[in-house]
Amino acid sequence: MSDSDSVKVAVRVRPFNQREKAANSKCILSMNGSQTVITDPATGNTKMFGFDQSYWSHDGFKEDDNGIYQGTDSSYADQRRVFNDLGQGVLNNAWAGYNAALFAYGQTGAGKSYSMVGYGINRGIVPITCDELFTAISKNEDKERQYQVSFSMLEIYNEKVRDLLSKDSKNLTVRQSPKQGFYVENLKQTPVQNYKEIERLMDQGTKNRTTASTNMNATSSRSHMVITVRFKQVFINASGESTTKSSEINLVDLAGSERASSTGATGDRLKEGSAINQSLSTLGNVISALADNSSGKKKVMVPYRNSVLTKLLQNALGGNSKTIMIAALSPADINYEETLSTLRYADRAKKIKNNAVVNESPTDRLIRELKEENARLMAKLQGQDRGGKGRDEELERMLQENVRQMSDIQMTWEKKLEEARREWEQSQAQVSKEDMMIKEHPYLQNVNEDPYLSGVVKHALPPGNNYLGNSKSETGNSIFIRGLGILACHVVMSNSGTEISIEPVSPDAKVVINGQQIMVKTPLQHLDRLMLGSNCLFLYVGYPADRVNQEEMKQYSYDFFQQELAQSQGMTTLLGTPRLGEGANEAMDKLVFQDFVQLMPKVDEVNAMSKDMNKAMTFQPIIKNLASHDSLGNNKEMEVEVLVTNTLTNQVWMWSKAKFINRKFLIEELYQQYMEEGKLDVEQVSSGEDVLSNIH
Ligand SMILES: Nc1ncnc2c1ncn2[C@@H]1O[C@H](COP(=O)(O)OP(=O)(O)OP(=O)(O)O)[C@@H](O)[C@H]1O
Repeated sequence: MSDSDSVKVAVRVRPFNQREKAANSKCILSMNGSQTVITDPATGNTKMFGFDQSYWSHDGFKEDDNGIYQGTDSSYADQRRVFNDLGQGVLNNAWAGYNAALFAYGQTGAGKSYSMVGYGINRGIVPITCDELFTAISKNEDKERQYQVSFSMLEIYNEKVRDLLSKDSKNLTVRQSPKQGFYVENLKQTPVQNYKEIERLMDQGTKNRTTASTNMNATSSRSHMVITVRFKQVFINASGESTTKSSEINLVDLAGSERASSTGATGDRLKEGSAINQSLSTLGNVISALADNSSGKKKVMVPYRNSVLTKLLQNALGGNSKTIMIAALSPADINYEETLSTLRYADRAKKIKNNAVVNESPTDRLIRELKEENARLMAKLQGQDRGGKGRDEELERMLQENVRQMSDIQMTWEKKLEEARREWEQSQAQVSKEDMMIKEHPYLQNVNEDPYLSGVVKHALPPGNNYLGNSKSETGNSIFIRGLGILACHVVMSNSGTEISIEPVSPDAKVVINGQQIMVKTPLQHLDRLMLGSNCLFLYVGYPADRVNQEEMKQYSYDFFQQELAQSQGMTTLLGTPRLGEGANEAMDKLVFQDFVQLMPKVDEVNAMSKDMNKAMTFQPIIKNLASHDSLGNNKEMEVEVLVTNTLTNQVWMWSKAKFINRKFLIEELYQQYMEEGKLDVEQVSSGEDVLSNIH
């Protein structure tokens, strides 16, 4: 059975965030039924788009006593409504044996994770879908049917694939097989029996993602996360023959889209070469090609092979899958260009036609086909042996994969569950031990730029000396943290049983408390903010007796940390204290302040990378006046820029904010290569690709 249908597209607008509120942002979006209208704040011109769904989640709601966002107005779309419209369809398709895919697109902070995974009790589509799947399974009393659900979670960063459920941080390889298409070799697929197990796996994956992002000095918003739920129904007839109906559900939280569009406006051509961007820009090209093909305008080649993401999503885009895209939108005028580009992207995606088929076949046939394939591969390899040319590695690998699949089908589901249970018990024991330590002792809690990854990693500080550093081999280290500027042994945190102090282990170990760098042993207070090295942020949570008010902790977000750091660098005096009634001017000050606050940690990171790679380059954020002061002395127009200095030649350059962000991607890539290989690629450097040497 085959079913040709278009990709379903929904858009959703979120509330203003703190930054947008502080800048007195105006809402530039309105929705009416399935239509979305965007207004250009500069001209007042409007553009209208029609989608399968337009979700208004900007206002018209309140937080109830349990923390659930409840609509106070019927126009408000809550998490349940989004699930009912989109997630339920995914589930229905999975039951029918179709592959399904749902991916979230949009600029960083536009609400992709909120819609896909959700925050706390406001669960998003992925958890609700998984929960509902098991609820439906438990209600189904058909004795002739066996259900098999497995779960995998991976991350694509810089064209490399990492298994988020594996302790091993090795990169995995994407392979292609004639039957399966593209797949990730050795990706862990954990069998699951209930929703709780999925929840635990998602927690584990999120924790791994958080640690990996600081280790690689990469913000999670630059990576794509792919969750795959495989749902198999095995029907056994009266004579004992079985038929398998299977569905692969891909749930994809894409990297922030701004890298693919707006910063390109600076004409910084180096940007295009960045691998960090490759998957997302190829996704755009694949969508455009598919849209052109299905509109019959022209026939073009679809460039699936140009990126890891599009290889893995080949089925979801124009193939055997029922696919939904949700585009997350920021309501704020300052994001007009980005939001318009997201709407255009979503508009193109609507045109893609898929051809989903029910994946159903007798289990015996699956095994017979694999056996036939096995015999064919063996014969080929033997032919090569006889020819004396040596075995083709690719053929050999295909044979191994074939054997693996065969044993996977033949291994009973009970045995797979048993294996998974053993692993679960082991990790559960570890989790309980960590939870106990956190309950009894003071601890450090991570703070991440991506709110979804904040508060995920916790390090307990039991009585005695706790050494923290980036080297596992340093015998003294009990807490292992990696990140820019973290030394092999960085600090010692001493817990006397009633008091905790922190002390840098060497003068090079950067330790900042509540915005102030410290050089000597300093006592810590409950909820102090710590920055270790250039970008490792932690909230210190004191002894159990200090933790009376759990709500207090919420205010110490990433933005809070950065504002505190900016203020300690004299930012408020730099801008002047806004006076009441200044209106637009006050908002302008705030906007520049926000820009500065956003840029500052990024500049710190680039400085640290430059230092590590022994580059004589320093970077400094500055505020540039574009126009003179008015008669009252108010700053009329200001902009944040980055001053770049070559400390050997004393040459200086000014980079715009967009140019700096562009270049930072490339510097990160260079740094990652440096960290992995311990050196820089000489060819790349001499060909002028090295952005730190080739500055202009
Ligand atoms: N519909 C919504 N209702 C209420 N709050 C929302 C909504 N959508 C997003 N938010 C809030 O906006 C912030 C940013 O959202 P989110 O983390 O989902 O963005 P993102 O697009 O996933 O960003 P990133 O690319 O960094 O992962 C979060 O604090 C989230 O709670």
